[in-house]
Amino acid sequence: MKTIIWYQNDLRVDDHLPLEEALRYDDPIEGHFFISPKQLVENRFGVIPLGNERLHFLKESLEDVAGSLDALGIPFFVHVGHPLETLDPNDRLLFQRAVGYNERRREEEVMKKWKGEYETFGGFTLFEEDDIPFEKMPFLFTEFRKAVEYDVRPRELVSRKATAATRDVTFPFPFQEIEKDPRTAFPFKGGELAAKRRLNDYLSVPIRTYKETRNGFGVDDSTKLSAYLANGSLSPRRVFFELEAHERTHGVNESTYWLYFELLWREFFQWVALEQGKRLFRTQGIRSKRKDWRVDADVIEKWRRGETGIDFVDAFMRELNATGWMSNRGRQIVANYFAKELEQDWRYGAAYFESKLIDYDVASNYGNWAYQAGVGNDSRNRRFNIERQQFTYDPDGAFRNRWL
Ligand SMILES: Cc1cc2nc3c(=O)[nH]c(=O)nc-3n(C[C@H](O)[C@H](O)[C@H](O)COP(=O)(O)OP(=O)(O)OC[C@H]3O[C@@H](n4cnc5c(N)ncnc54)[C@H](O)[C@@H]3O)c2cc1C
Repeated sequence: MKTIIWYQNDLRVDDHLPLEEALRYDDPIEGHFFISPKQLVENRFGVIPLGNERLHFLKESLEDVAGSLDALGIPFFVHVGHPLETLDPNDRLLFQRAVGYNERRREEEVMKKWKGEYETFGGFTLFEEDDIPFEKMPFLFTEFRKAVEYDVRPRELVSRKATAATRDVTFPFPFQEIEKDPRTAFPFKGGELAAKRRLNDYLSVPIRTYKETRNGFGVDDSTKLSAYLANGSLSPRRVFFELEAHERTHGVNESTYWLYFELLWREFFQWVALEQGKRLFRTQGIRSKRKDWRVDADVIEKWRRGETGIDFVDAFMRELNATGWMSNRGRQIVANYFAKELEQDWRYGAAYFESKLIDYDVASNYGNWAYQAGVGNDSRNRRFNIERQQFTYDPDGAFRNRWL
């Protein structure tokens, strides 16, 4: 019998409970990762979910974890298909649970048909289900935050060092190499090593002024940890405990608290997605708010290309198209514009982000999009004044000049 670690959004060896469990047995261990074929073909929103920038970042993340597993004598395989087509259901199966509705459904299919032992683990979220103090998730972030921020603590870390070696991973489909756009605000590689380096660098100096810079568009204006958290190259617990260690040495300030505050936004959307399941993707959202959304192919295409004629929106969209990255401020502005000004079905915008963002995360993306569209976890109907946004966040036009 073998022990199989089914890797999903947990591409690391540090703080990885399935790996630690696998190492307790004497049986040979293998790591497997599956890309669903649906991720590689155009969907009903006219996009390929796993777009090229995402694939590129994913490949780097896979090569990194493959190298670390290799050093432990564990072979790692990447497939396109369903796990049950490849894995032997008589083996022992260990995996970290995902959050997305489709991913959970795939897990349930596997568990139902599995004949051998299997065990599942947490680790994608900061807190564990048993530690969350609600029967029903609060509708508003503030209620969630107040109940957890000082009263719930992440479980302890299980530390393990990644190696510097990588191992080539070849995708069993044509894959186009890309060059990084020198203007990118995300100049980093994928993988656990790059993630740890970024975390250490950010916590060395930029963190001290995070609260003031976080709405900016430059490399160090925000942490850029989202892509590593999304692929699981970094565990949210690791970020939490490193931040706490930083605070012990250098002191707490508003900025260090604010990073925790933002991690709680991530956490909030994860638990909302887990609770809402399929409802997260409905046009009427989790609030069942009916609206006559439009679907104008031409309007949507112009927004995607960054050709709406609204400079600030166009600059952000061109940044996304060229790099697979956009700042949080940019995401809020272009999503709000898409839903509130263009009145297009918000799911077309969300699906476009899904195909492009290297940090795509199902709960954060669909949760934030629904929030901006007025069908998510927000009781107000916010409409951005783009001119005011431009004046506040890009007063000298430097960002627009970079991308237009
Ligand atoms: C329309 C829209 C779509 C989004 N799609 C995604 C997505 O697919 N994946 C994703 O990770 N984030 C998404 N976000 C949230 C946010 O924009 C990114 O997490 C953030 O810009 C990442 O940059 P950073 O790591 O430098 O963030 P920082 O400002 O450094 O924040 C630290 C961490 O906190 C978390 N965080 C911060 N803001 C949010 C937020 N609003 N929601 C959830 N988590 C947050 C992230 O994990 C982030 O890495 C989206 C936001 C909007 C408005």
